[in-house]
Amino acid sequence: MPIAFEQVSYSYSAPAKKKRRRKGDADSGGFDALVEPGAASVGADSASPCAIDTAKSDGADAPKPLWGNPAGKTWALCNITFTLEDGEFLGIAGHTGSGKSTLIQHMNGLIHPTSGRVLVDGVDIADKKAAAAARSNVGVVFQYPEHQLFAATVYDDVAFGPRNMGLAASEVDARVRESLAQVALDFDEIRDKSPFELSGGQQRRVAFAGVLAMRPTKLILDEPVAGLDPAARNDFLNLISDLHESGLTVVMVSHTMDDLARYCDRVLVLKEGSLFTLGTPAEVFSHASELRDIGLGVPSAQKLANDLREAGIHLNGELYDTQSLADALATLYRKRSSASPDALDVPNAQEEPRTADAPFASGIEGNEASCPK
Ligand SMILES: Nc1ncnc2c1ncn2[C@@H]1O[C@H](COP(=O)(O)OP(=O)(O)OP(=O)(O)O)[C@@H](O)[C@H]1O
Repeated sequence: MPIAFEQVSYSYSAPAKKKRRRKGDADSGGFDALVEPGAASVGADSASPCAIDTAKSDGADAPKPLWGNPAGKTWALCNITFTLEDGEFLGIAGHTGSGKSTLIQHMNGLIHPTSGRVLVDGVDIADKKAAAAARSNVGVVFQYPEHQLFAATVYDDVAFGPRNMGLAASEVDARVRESLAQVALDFDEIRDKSPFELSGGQQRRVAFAGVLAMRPTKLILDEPVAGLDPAARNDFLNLISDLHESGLTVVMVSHTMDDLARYCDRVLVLKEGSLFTLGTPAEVFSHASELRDIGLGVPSAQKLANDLREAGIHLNGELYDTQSLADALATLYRKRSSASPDALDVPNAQEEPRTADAPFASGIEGNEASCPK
């Protein structure tokens, strides 16, 4: 059940407006392009909706670039095209306000594109029924999910979703037990406790369990370890990794590049609402300076590996963590010292020339932005 974004743009000041279903419309679910009538400039140039907003230029002739909020800068997302594949672990990075939370809210139809489409399994989730189906398959865990706990007991909180689905009490019970086990909480010990007498980390696990009890096939996590201490962070990341290993597709928004490098199959980077780049962690993090220009770092071992390459130490273009970097340097040391005992005194940049980097932030099909630069 892949989720495909097709030229998705979103404006908080011109949210999608549902249109009446027309007979005979198939995969669009019967909806027109989702454009608010008031957003004249959007409709005026639907092929490049983010380029220019003359209607919001306060009457002045000069058009304003469009991105973000507040007024006059309208687009939170601009022309996003990519596909979330089944079973992958996708990381989402970007500076503050780049559109990460807005992007993930499109994945289960919580919000709909102002223009463009989101297809789940080929079906446009602008359609109400398709969005409802997507919602039962795609579990979203927002930042600080423990703030949304509300029931008198842990059991009732986790059971809320399954009960809402109209499931039989025995099925609800089975799901509560299973999902509490998935987040490593002891059912008998915790079931009758108030969520509010638990530690912050336990509360977050309960909130996670409530989403897992819906048995989603995809788990979308918005900064899932924000605010946790180092031990709890680690536990949580391992939990998320285990859920992925068990078959769930995972999307994780994070500001921590080490976490993205360690866990993700691919990383999508947003810049001012546009897709800046999308690739494996090795591909993305080999471009430290471009990332630095948009306010992002790279994992610390990778930064050192990039610096060493710049200094003429030949390292493969792979992704390094501390251990693998140490291993690679040790191998290089052994190789060179056995060839010539003096070879390591001065690194020789000419000896093994650095291969040219692949072009960066280009060639992402459908994302060549007609967007503001
Ligand atoms: N409810 C809203 N109404 C109007 N504008 C909004 C709303 N929510 C977000 N925005 C604007 O949309 C843009 C993208 O916001 P979003 O929250 O998606 O960014 P983000 O990358 O998740 O940020 P952060 O890293 O700070 O969580 C920002 O300019 C933000 O100010």
